[in-house]
Amino acid sequence: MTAVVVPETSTEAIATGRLHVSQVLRRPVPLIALIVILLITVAVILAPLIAPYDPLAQDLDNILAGPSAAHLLGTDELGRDIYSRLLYGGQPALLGVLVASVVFAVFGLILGILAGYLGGWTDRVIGSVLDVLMSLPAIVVILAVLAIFSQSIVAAMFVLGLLSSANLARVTRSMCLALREELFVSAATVSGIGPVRIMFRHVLPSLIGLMVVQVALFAGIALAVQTGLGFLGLATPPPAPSWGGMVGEAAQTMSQSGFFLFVTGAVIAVMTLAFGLLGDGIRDLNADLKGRSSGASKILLHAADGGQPVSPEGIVVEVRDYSVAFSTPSGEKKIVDRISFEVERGQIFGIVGESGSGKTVTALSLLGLLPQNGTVTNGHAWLDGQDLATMSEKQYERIRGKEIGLVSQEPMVALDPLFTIGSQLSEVVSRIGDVPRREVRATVVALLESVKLPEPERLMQKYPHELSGGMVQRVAIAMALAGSPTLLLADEPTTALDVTVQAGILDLLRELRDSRGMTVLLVTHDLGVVAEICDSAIVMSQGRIVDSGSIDHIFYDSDHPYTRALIASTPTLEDGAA
Ligand SMILES: Nc1ncnc2c1ncn2[C@@H]1O[C@H](COP(=O)(O)OP(=O)(O)OP(=O)(O)O)[C@@H](O)[C@H]1O
Repeated sequence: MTAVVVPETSTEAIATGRLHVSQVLRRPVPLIALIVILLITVAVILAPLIAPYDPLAQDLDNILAGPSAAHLLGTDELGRDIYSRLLYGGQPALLGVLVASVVFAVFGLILGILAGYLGGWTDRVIGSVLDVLMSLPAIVVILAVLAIFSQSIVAAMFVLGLLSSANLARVTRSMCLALREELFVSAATVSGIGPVRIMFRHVLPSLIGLMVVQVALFAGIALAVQTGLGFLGLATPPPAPSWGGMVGEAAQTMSQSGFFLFVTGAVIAVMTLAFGLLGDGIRDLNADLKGRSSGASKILLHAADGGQPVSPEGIVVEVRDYSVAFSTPSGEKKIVDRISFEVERGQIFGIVGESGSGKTVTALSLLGLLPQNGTVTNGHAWLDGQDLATMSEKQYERIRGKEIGLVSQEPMVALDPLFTIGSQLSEVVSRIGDVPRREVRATVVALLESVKLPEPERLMQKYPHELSGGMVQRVAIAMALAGSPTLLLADEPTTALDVTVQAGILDLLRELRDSRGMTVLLVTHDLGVVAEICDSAIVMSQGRIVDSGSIDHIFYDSDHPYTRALIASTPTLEDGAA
């Protein structure tokens, strides 16, 4: 056997910010904001090279002049070139923002991680320090620092970063408390990995997304505070230029030249806005990524000898010697144990078994959606000849929704309560279905009609909570059909519904199979459902297949005691009548 490691933890992908170009282009605002920040920063750094004038050079014959070829942004009350002063004035401003942001990030993260991860007395001591930091009146402390350190903006911004880091530390601490409970952290501890390594290797990467957002938002605040101090004449003593100081000067001459105030205020406003939009945008991108890749599996595959599908024509899914295990604090737990089965194209194939038999884990692993601590430890699973067991997260992203659709037991979790049915389906249709913009609406209507929902146009205006359970499940099925998948994976699709609605959903699945030639893999604990709709099935118990075959075989020929017991425990109409 060959050991193949496919490293692909989604949290790391998020943390390290590995984004697809398409994801960035779909949300261009943070990218534009970043470009604006970089352009202004580079211009400010290059001030000695690109500024046309000495920022202190006066021309008293040419005061408060408007923009001209000689002075791009005009001149101030002493005839100094505003463009050159803005470039030089940005240096203390951006240096201050840099100092404040670095102090904010470093102290916030370190204090938060130590408190959240180590807990105990460390948490209590750090908690007290944070309480003190948060209770200090920031502006008074900053004024004192400016007085002591002869108006040093660096010292003032250091203190601002330190005092504000208490907020970041609190957020980081709460995240760490949650992360500490994650099984992958427990598993690392059980494997003998020390706390420092766990913090840097497992905890810190998960916090980077949060930190980038917080730092970007804080940078905007730091810039506003710094320009406020400059405006009050408390930082960067004149005549040296500073953005805040220039706003102060412009305000005094506002009645003679509104343009001077406009242009200095505009630069500060654009920069502050860009920091805010960058932070918000990264938060949205992060949320997108998490949503898309939550729970992606880390696959350690011991490939079986001769890893090639041997599927005869007409076999869509072939699973061979397939095992899944979870790492838990008490060691590795084998959940699926060397199962093998084949599903023919156009079949409705049941995976049935009692609770905890490993049905859902089997289904989720085929979708690459195992929990963090889950691993495919053996075997192969082919979908139309593609080996799912060796797929990277990127490859999975290409087939999820397009080649495999998922309908879950809890349809509500597939839908966002904040958006209408129409907007959610439209998003999925344009993203997965590759449908041109002008055809999206018609495609959504057609999808809703195909799952037998009446008045699709009206339904599109509604929110999930306005629909019944059966309707929500139909919407979830419509969503799963958006990419016209080859295989529809339905995990207990009727369990949460009442009996009459269940029958309707089963009829719908059968009709969809007939009309679309789709293959359905149905996970259920209910043999009644299997009898009603499936062509063949496997019966699972404790992670193994104990029986398999056509429905007739399972119900009439099987003499396996587990199958017989399952059949005996399935309620019948006669039972209900008794
Ligand atoms: N992240 C996990 N870590 C450890 N064990 C897990 C994890 N997820 C599931 N299990 C265990 O795997 C076993 C199989 O779970 P699975 O969800 O596949 O059962 P099931 O047959 O679908 O039953 P049910 O219908 O009750 O979900 C259970 O014993 C469950 O406790």
